[in-house]
Amino acid sequence: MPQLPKNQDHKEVDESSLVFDASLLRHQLHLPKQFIWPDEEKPCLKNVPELVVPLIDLGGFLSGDPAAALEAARLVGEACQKHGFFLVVNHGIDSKLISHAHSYMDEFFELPLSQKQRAQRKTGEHCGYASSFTGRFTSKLPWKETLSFQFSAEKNSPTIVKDYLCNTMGKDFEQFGNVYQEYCESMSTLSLGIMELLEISLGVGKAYFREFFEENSSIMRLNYYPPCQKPDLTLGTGPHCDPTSLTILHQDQVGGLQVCVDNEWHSISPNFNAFVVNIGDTFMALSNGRYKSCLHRAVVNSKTTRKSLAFFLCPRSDKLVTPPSELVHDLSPRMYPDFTWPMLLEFTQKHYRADTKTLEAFTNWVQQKRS
Ligand SMILES: C=C1C[C@]23C[C@H]1CC[C@H]2[C@]1(C)CCC[C@@](C)(C(=O)O)[C@H]1[C@@H]3C(=O)O
Ligand SMILES: O=C(O)CCC(=O)C(=O)O
Ligand SMILES: [Fe+2]
Repeated sequence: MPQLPKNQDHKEVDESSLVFDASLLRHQLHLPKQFIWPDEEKPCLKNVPELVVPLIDLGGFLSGDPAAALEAARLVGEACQKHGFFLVVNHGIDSKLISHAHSYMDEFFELPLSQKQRAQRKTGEHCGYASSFTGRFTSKLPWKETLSFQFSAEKNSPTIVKDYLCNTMGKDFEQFGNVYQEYCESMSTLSLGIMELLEISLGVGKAYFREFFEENSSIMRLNYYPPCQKPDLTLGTGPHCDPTSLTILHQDQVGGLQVCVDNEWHSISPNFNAFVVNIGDTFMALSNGRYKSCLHRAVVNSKTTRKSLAFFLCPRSDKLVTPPSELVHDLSPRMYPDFTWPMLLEFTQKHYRADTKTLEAFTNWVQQKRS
């Protein structure tokens, strides 16, 4: 077994050893020590500058206007060179669907813990319900509950989201399942449109990225951040780059997403009509390092619950992550080894807590295994 990088808090401890019930946790005067982050990672909650991110209007592009496609691709490329985050509006997704997704999320996370635990994430798996990742990490616990499930764009899995939710949570989750099945389908369609813009901006032809993700096998994650009595001591989601390919995130009106640009944390203000989009590690490898996966985190507050819906685009499991020939030449040699997404996913679920150096640690791990 190759020597793993030091990522000491990623231990699969006995699942039953520690369970935090968020509904009780928020009333304790002191935070359990596992939730207190090291000083150098604690959030500063005052005067965080706002990140000026272009609102990219997809209306023209989605209706087939070539000039609008070029302009949108230019703005996407500019953002991806700078910090890897951009906002899209006029994305074509029904605001009622987004509102339904948010309200069903409230319903789920307000259930008693025992009911949520029907979907309890199992050791080493990425789907299911997790509360503060207890039983998974032993320190720097995130102040959040999550529900994650698989989406597949393959023709043979038309109801994978609805089936998972009904099978796990019971028949009364049929409507919940329908809403998220439709939400994920719209996320997948939007992702493919954004892949076209990334192709144009990188000068990659033959719909290379669009085809690569046509039959994607992606992850939908619901992030639920209860209010915290000491929000300056903990984090909702720790500093990390998404190991996935592209993230399309919808945040509620509370605010808390922060992006690290020029070594300083910047906030991304909520905008119900916009999706926040960012490049992940897998796309950074696909682009041979041309576009950067970006460091971000989520802070919590003492007043109100915050929610975010994150769709993580991932390629089908048999796709080899290797950059198109246009992006590999003498002046830009290969930066990362070929790999498949399941290899990187397993690395983050069983061996290494995704942080700011996941792809570097993964590259070393793969090269050790292959040597
Ligand atoms: C493949 C994934 C692992 C995580 C969920 C998706 C994409 C983002 C990853 C994550 C959010 C990065 C920060 C650490 C993490 C443990 C978390 O806080 O949730 C990561 C997710 C995970 O491993 O469950
Ligand atoms: O909740 C947020 O705003 C960010 C969450 C996030 O970065 C993630 O789930 O990967
Ligand atoms: Fe993230």
